[in-house]
Amino acid sequence: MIFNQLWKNKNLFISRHSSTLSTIFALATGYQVRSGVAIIRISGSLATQSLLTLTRETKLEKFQPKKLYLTKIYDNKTNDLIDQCMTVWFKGPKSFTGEDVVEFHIHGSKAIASVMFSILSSFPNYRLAEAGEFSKRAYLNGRLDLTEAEGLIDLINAQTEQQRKQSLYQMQGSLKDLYERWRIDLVKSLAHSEAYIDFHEDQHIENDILTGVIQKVQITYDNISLHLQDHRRGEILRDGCRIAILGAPNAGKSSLLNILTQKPTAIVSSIAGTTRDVIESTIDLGGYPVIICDTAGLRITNDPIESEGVSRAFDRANLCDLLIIVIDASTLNMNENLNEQIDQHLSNLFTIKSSSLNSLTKLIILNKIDLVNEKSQMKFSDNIIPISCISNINIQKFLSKLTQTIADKCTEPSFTTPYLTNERHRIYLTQTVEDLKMFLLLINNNRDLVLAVEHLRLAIRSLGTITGVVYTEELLDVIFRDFCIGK
Ligand SMILES: Nc1nc2c(ncn2[C@@H]2O[C@H](COP(=O)(O)OP(=O)(O)OP(=O)(O)O)[C@@H](O)[C@H]2O)c(=O)[nH]1
Ligand SMILES: [K+]
Ligand SMILES: [Mg+2]
Repeated sequence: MIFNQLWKNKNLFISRHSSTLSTIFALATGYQVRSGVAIIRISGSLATQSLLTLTRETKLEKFQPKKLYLTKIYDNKTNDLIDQCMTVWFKGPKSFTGEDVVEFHIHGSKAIASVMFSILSSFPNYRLAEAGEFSKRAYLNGRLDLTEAEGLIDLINAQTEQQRKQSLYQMQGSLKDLYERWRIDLVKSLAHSEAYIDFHEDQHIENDILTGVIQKVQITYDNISLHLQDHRRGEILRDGCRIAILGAPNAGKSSLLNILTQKPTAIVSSIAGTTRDVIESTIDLGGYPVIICDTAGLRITNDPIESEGVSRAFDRANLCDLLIIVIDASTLNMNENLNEQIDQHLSNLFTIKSSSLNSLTKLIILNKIDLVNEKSQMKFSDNIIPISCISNINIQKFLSKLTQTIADKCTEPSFTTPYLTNERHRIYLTQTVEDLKMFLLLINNNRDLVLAVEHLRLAIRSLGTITGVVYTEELLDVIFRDFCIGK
């Protein structure tokens, strides 16, 4: 019975459709570029009015849903022909927003869009859509959950192949499936716990029921904890892998940046201390997004500007997921133990300013190998690569090693084992495991059962906030404000 009540509650949250909302419109194809075709999308209970008025048709039956029609559209005040275009409509709830949706596929001209907008604005209860408003309505009408909506905006923003995959899977429900499975398991456990509390004293309810609950909650707790120990894989892929190039002055850091960006992004010169500011570039390495920065050569200096550059280099490095350390190979003694010399070099660099860079993943580049004669004797560990930026030696090997390191950090996206992709998920999942931990602690120690169950309820609420089974207006504002207008 309790279980049924919970399900009823769930449905209350899901059915949020309201017909009193304005009908909204926007250019779905973006406002920036001239294009062959532009799509004006209209959604709401009055959407089909625009279809009839602009095409001068009287019967909606003239247009079957989901079918494209070549039509002429007219200004309803002046009777002027506006454009010849394709039109299509979708009958709610079988549309993106769940409402009636009309689309005009006009020629991609500013002039046409502008007449259309002024006509649509004059219709009663029509207004321009806000950013993300179509998607927000889709969510409110149960067409998308919040993780799917987030996947959608990430897909629109995707710059690289792996980002495309990850966001597409998320838009298709990879995270929703996972989180809803966990939430529903917990809801069942909650129902059983409540039944036990309500009836165990006066009715025949087996103690086993509680043992079962503890086992199930423990499994969900373990699964979510494991999911959280992800080394931020999904987030790094979504936001870009941040890499800093660090090293002593003149090691060839800027030369390496220019190889990675394939253009003269940073000034290269034989003067030590050339680079001062952090120089940031975004690149695509094997489908993975990378935000790479060149930095000032690390040394103790009396020049206040260079010294500020060194501070900025350390500050930036602390925010990164991976460091590329460039060492001038010609400064090493090839006849001595190289690994020891490299360790010493690193420790000298990192003590210039107190920092916590030791725990970060590093790729060590021995640059200027063209200046070294005794190459045959060199033996290095796997993360050390000798290269020459000038003579193009081993650059391909370096690029594949770098790509592999980034791929290891992000992992190839998969539908069945998705990683969380943003801080919002992490916050609520962390709250979920904390409450589950309290539940298990209290119940395992035969402490206050009612209090324990309260923690279980909170855990369910946190999980539900990720998918949007539970929501607040503030939460929706935060999520949908990052969307573009027309989506
Ligand atoms: N022989 C040789 N010279 C190189 C190589 N890579 C870079 N150089 C030279 O080394 C000098 C310094 O290169 P940069 O790329 O400016 O070095 P940097 O580490 O950015 O220097 P700072 O910004 O001053 O710290 C330049 O004269 C480059 O042409 C290489 O592989 N071999
Ligand atoms: K230099
Ligand atoms: Mg430089």
